Amino acid sequence: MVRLTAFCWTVQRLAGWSGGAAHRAVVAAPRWPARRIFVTAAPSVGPPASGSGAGVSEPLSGPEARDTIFAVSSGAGVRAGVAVIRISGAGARIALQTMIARGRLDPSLAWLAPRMATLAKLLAPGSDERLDSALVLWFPAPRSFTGEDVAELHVHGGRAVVAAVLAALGALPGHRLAERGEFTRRAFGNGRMDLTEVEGLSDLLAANTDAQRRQALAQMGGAARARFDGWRAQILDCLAHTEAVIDFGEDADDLGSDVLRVVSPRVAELAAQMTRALADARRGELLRDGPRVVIVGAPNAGKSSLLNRLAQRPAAIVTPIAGTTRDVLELELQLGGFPLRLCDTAGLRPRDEADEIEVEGMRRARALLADAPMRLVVADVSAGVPPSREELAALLRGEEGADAAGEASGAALGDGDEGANAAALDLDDSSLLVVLNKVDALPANRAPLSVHGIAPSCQFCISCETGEGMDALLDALEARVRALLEGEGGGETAIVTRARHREHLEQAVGALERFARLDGLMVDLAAEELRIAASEVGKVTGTIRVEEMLDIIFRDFCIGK
Ligand SMILES: Nc1nc2c(ncn2[C@@H]2O[C@H](COP(=O)(O)OP(=O)(O)OP(=O)(O)O)[C@@H](O)[C@H]2O)c(=O)[nH]1
Ligand SMILES: [K+]
Ligand SMILES: [Mg+2]
Repeated sequence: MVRLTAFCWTVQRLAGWSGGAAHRAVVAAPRWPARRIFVTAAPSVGPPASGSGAGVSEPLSGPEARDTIFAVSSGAGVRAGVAVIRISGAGARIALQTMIARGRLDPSLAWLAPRMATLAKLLAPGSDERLDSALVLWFPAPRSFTGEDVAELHVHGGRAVVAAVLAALGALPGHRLAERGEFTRRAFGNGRMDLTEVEGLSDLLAANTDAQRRQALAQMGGAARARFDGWRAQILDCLAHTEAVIDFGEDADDLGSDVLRVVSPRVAELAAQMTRALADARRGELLRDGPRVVIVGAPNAGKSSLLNRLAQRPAAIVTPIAGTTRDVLELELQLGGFPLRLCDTAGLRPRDEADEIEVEGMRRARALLADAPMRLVVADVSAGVPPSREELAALLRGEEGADAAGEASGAALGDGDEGANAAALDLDDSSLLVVLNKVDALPANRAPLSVHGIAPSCQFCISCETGEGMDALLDALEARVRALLEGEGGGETAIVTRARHREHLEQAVGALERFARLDGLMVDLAAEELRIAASEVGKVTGTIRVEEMLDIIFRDFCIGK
C-alpha cells in the first residue's frame, strides 16, 4: 500500500513535470466530483487546455464528471511480465491516435478492430520516442466495461515502462489518473452495472476462498439484482393500481376497498418473499467476512497452541505462564474452501486471580464469545481428569455472570449482553465444540476421556504438541462452518450479502406490513407505504441513489478498477 501510494506520486509528479501547468492541475487534482469537462474531439494533441477554449467550464458533479481517466489495472506498483493500462472516456481515442504509430498515420483507427488484440508501437506524444511495443485493445462505447470508449494497453510490466506510458497519458489534455473505483463508478453511472453487481465485483476482487468467489460471481452476474429489481417492479405495479384509485376523487372510497382487496394479497406475498430472504441466518454476510471462530478456555489450556496448530505457524505467543495472551488475536484462515476468522483470547479465570490487564483481556474474550457463530472451548486434560459439564458452564458464564454487563468497563458490550451470555452458556449448541487438549501427556493405554453430559460429536481429544486428534477436530469444524455458510439451501447463494441490503429490505418489509394493516379508506397512506417500500428496495440496487453510500462502496475498490 505504501509502495503503491509512493509509486503513484512519482507518476503524478512525472506527468505534471512533463506537461504544462494545465496538465499538472488535471493530473494532480485530488478529487473528482468538482471536475470540468474537456472537449477532446480534436484528433491531434494540440496546445493544452488553458481554462478556456478546449475546456467547457461548467462544473459537473458525480459520475457525470467526464475527464478521460487512466490507471494501471493489473495491480499498480507490482513488477510483472505484463501491465494492463486502462483508459476510459472520450479521450481514449485521442490517446490511441497520438501514442500509437499507426494511429498517427490513420487517425480513423480503422485498422484497430474492436475487442481484438493488435500489436502496436507506443510513442511518446509529440515525439517519435518509442516507449514500448504493446498489445492494444479497443472497446468503443457503449460496449465496454464503463460504457465509455475504453482502450487497454498491455505493456511490458517494468516500472520504467509503466511510468513512461502513464506520464505520456497524463500529458494529454483532459486525461488524468483514475481514482479508486472510478472505472466501476462510471460503469454504474452509465447503467452497465447496478450497485449489487458493483458490490459483487468488489467482493470478487477481495475473495480469498472458493465459497467467497462463488457468491461474489453470482452477485456480480446479477443474481441479487434480478431479485431486487423483480420485487421493485411488483411494488411499483401495486402502487400504480393504488394511485389510480386516488385519481377517482369522490368515488375513491368504494374503489379503494376493491383495489386494496386485489393488491393486498400481492403485497403480502412480496413481504413474505422478502422476509424469507432475510431469514437466512446472515450467511451471505458471514461468508463475505468469514465467520468468527473464538477459542476460549482457562489460562494455559493451550488456546494459543491450538491457534498456531490451525494456522500452521507460530502466530500467537505460547509460554507455560498462565495469562500469556491478553489481547484478542484474529487470523483469517480457509477451511475446505470456506473462510473463517480464528480468534485467540485471554484465559478465563476468577477476577481476583487476574491482574488488571488480564481482566480487560477476559472482558474482551467474553464479548467475542457472546456473538461468535462458532466457539472452541479448550480444556487441559493432562492430569487425566476431564472437566465436568458444570465446570465448563461456570467457565463460560464467568463468576460475574450478568452483572459484568452493567459495569463501566463493560459498556462496550452493549445492552444485549445478558442474553448473549446466556447463549454462550448453552453447551448443547452445535456451534460449541469442546476440545480436550494435551492428551499426549496421558499414558498410552489410557481410557478415552470425555465430558459427561455433552454429545460425543461435540467433543474432541487432541494434542497441540503431537497433532493427535486434529483431523477429527478439523472435519467437525469444517462441517459446521459449511452448514453455517451454506444454510439449508445446500449452496444456493444468498442475496443479502451486506448489512446495507438487510437494512433496506427490513425497511421495505416494514412498509409493506404497515400497508397490510390499512383499510380501503386510507388509499393515500397505502400508496405512501408502497412508495417507501419501492424506494428502499431501489436503494439496494442503486436505482435510488444515496451519494454518501456510493462514496463508501466505491472507496473499497483499488485504483484501476
Ligand atoms: N504436553 C502438552 N503441552 C501443551 C499442549 N498444548 C499446549 N501445551 C503447553 O501448555 C502451555 C500453555 O500453552 P498456551 O498455548 O500458551 O496456553 P494458553 O491457553 O494460550 O494460555 P494463556 O494465553 O496463558 O491463557 C505451554 O507451555 C504449551 O507448550 C499439548 O498438547 N501437550
Ligand atoms: K500460557
Ligand atoms: Mg494464550
